[in-house]
Amino acid sequence: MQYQTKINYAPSRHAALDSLAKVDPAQYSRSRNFLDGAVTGLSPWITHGYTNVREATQLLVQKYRLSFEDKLIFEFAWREFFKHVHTELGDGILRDVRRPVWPGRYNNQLPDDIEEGRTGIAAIDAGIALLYETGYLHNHVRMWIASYVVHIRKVHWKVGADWMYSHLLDGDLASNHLSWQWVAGTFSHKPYVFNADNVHKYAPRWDCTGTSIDTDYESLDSIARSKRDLGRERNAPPVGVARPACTGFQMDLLSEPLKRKLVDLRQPVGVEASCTLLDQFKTVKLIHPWDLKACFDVAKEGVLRVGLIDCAFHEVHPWSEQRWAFVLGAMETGCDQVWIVDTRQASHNVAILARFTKTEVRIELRETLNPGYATVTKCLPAKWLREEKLLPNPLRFQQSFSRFYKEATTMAGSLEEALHEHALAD
Ligand SMILES: Cc1cc2nc3c(=O)[nH]c(=O)nc-3n(C[C@H](O)[C@H](O)[C@H](O)COP(=O)(O)OP(=O)(O)OC[C@H]3O[C@@H](n4cnc5c(N)ncnc54)[C@H](O)[C@@H]3O)c2cc1C
Repeated sequence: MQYQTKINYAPSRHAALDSLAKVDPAQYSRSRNFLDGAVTGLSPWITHGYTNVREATQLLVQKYRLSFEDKLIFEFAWREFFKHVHTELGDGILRDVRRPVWPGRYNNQLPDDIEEGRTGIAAIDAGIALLYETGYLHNHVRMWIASYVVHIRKVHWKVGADWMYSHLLDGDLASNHLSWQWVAGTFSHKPYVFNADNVHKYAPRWDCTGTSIDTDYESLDSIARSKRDLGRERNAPPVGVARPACTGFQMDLLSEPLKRKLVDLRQPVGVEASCTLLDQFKTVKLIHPWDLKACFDVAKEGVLRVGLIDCAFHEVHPWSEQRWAFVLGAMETGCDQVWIVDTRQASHNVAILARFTKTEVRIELRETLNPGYATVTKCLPAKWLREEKLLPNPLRFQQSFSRFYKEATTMAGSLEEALHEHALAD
């Protein structure tokens, strides 16, 4: 009874561009809300920078007439809106942006039946099974799961957001955690609730009649605003699916070829070895996990391409094995070395910085908001490269998507102008 045709998320730029070539914006806008609709499936590639929304739009306008009115451009802009909010609030996106919709304490642990996809609600259980199997979920399923977890089972949104993030191939702190907050009502004006009729309309194969969500919106809204935890369904299946392991960075995630490229900057010997080699190069291009397109650029003389892993980030935000393979696969193909750092090792990092500063080499790194990676200049004297965006970033903080979109599109003028003139305007 599954919906998704399994997309092969191969760690290659070719696969990303292949997927992009199949996108049909008109069909997308007609059907995107349906589980079997023509969604793009691009998010894992976009999140990890195999491509980005700017490049995707550039390629699409060569085939289709598109403008700011198009649904797909609108949805691309949601991603940029969440980044806009992340830039403004920083780690604040990981805490309630507004007051929760009821004043009590949400559960701080995910119940076993949710973790194992045996709640007895077909849309939730099938969604969780898909999440574990593929690392990808349709937007509607993400909304249903988040709403169920927070409002029907009274689990704190952050617990759910961390759990979903760790299993997604496209897990993105801004899009994921702020979407959970939007569903929870801490980043919107009301809780998002859904019922069995809504599932029937968009995913008719997942029958939820007779379950606790088979009721009207008014009742669901008042459940969301009360302390009621409805628990699992009475006739829920006893057995569900096993939750795949998620881990921080570990050496055994590396393939044999990658192990040979490894330089561990957490050790003084690693620092010395890399600095000695650097004399042969003009530029070091550091490639973090959200900039993987750079692994597939044509190699330039005098440029050393280095994959970068910060253990500090991954300890707080662990990933599934398939996500690690999706990221490390690109580094294996396109990097000459992989450097491991730990941005928490303050005094050691001062020493690394001092040693690298003595070399003549220019070190470049693409901007990122991911914690740890965002502070890597504390250990490496790197120059930031601007992140490629579709829309100019409004100068003032815009708290709602509609205001953000209005402001950014007014600044840009038209989609064409956004692509030509506002290339790196912010
Ligand atoms: C609870 C919840 C958690 C989410 N977590 C993530 C996440 O970790 N990473 C992530 O990239 N998206 C997340 N989203 C947003 C959205 O669900 C996914 O981007 C989308 O489903 C990805 O599938 P697609 O590429 O087929 O999307 P399409 O519908 O084909 O959209 C094309 C692209 O537009 C962007 N996009 C579309 N909708 C959104 C949206 N609502 N918010 C932000 N960007 C959007 C994405 O880059 C996407 O790849 C989340 C949404 C919810 C409700």
